[in-house]
Amino acid sequence: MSKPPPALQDLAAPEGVCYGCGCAHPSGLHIKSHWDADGKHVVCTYRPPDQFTGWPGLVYGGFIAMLVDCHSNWTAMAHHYRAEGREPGTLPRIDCVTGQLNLSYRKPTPMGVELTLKARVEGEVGRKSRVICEVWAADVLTVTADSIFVRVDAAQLSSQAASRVETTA
Ligand SMILES: CCCCCCCC/C=C\CCCCCCCC(=O)SCCNC(=O)CCNC(=O)[C@H](O)C(C)(C)COP(=O)(O)OP(=O)(O)OC[C@H]1O[C@@H](n2cnc3c(N)ncnc32)[C@H](O)[C@@H]1OP(=O)(O)O
Repeated sequence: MSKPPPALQDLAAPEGVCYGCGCAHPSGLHIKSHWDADGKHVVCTYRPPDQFTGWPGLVYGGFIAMLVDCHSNWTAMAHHYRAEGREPGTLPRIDCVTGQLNLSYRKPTPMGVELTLKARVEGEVGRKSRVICEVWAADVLTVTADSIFVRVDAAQLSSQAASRVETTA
């Protein structure tokens, strides 16, 4: 079988340490996002491990929010690269953070099933992107999300956060 193409995370942030999507996190989820063949959506498949059960037999909702958060953020970043006519992995890097994460849990999401997340950018204003994400368990749409991601200078954001911690310590 042929090797799958590298994911957006592998291309654009192989050193990433995010718990959900960081390639270099030692024990994180390592989710992988790819442009779909239709060129309009970004997709991710993931089978939640047993410890992320919520209600018996069902996936813990907060865990689904983690998957949606990272995958939607990568959808926003992929969209920015494309809008600039650049491949993910080219410099300068593009980084976004979550501004708002809004999930609607429409049907129970069963454990023991591979989930498919399918996301797209629905609108962009300045640095803000609205990302719509669907979570499918086989052919059942269990969760929809309508969230906002804001483009940032990641180095500046990290140093601001660090200086706030120092001044409040
Ligand atoms: C050291 C270098 C780095 C190394 C990197 C290694 C590799 C890493 C690679 C890959 C990582 C991928 C990781 C994925 C992680 C998953 C996602 C997360 O967990 S992210 C964490 C949770 N989110 C936050 O902590 C944001 C906290 N918020 C903020 O810091 C600020 O509010 C921020 C940056 C979002 C905006 O602040 P402003 O000062 O830059 O800009 P302003 O002027 O306030 O906003 C710009 C526009 O955005 C709107 N906006 C701001 N915040 C909003 C919000 N919460 N909701 C909606 N709109 C918002 C504003 O209204 C404004 O819009 P108008 O231009 O007026 O139309």
